[in-house]
Amino acid sequence: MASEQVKVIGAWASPFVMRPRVALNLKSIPYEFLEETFGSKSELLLKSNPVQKKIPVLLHGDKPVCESSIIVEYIDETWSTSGPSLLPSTPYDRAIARFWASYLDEKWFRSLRSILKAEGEEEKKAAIAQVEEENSFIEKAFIDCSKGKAFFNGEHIGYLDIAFGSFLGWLRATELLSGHKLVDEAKTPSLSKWAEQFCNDPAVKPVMPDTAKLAEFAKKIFAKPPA
Ligand SMILES: N[C@@H](CCC(=O)N[C@@H](CS)C(=O)NCC(=O)O)C(=O)O
Repeated sequence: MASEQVKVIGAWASPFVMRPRVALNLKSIPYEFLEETFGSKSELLLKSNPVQKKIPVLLHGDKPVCESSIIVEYIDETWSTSGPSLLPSTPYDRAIARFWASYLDEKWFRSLRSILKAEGEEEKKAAIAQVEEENSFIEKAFIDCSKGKAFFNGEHIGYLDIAFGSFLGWLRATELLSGHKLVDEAKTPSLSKWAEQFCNDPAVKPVMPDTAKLAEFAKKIFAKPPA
């Protein structure tokens, strides 16, 4: 079962798609990347994720697995003896990691996008302040989870590192477009160091989107239609 062919249906700019790719790289599992065309959905995607019709989808043999965080857990369980464990070893630490991953998806990423969608300087300032407040919670979570090590998961990149790290491309693109640093040495020193180490990891580097290219893409998708 673990030896069946692995494919990921996705797109280069999607932070959610980065998650299974980083997890597979960490476990040294070869996979084929099936790039969707922006603005359309392939037959294979519609057949593999007929309910949500969203990327990413992991195909393991002919079995689809959907939802990025669920895919990361599936990868960790299926290839439990390859590479580092992605989930923490205790039930409590796993619960905490899942809490923060859910907070990032449900709250933090929406706040980040509000900066790009803001109309006018006042709205933009408020959106930036919101993200900075949320970053201070995440900085504290990092200090608690990492227990003095380099990553949320300890010595190695794990589930929560992947959940947050996959948003770093969008964070940097938002910083570029807004002209405002959101994670840096002065505001969130631990996150700033963590982000650098995450991005330099060989499992991450090849799939981390280029900031300038992502900023151009973000401009296109957040462009307001002419009045
Ligand atoms: N909760 C999902 C979110 C996935 C998601 O929003 N994917 C976007 C691309 S970044 C998508 O497929 N959007 C197409 C659509 O909503 O129709 C996950 O974690 O996998």
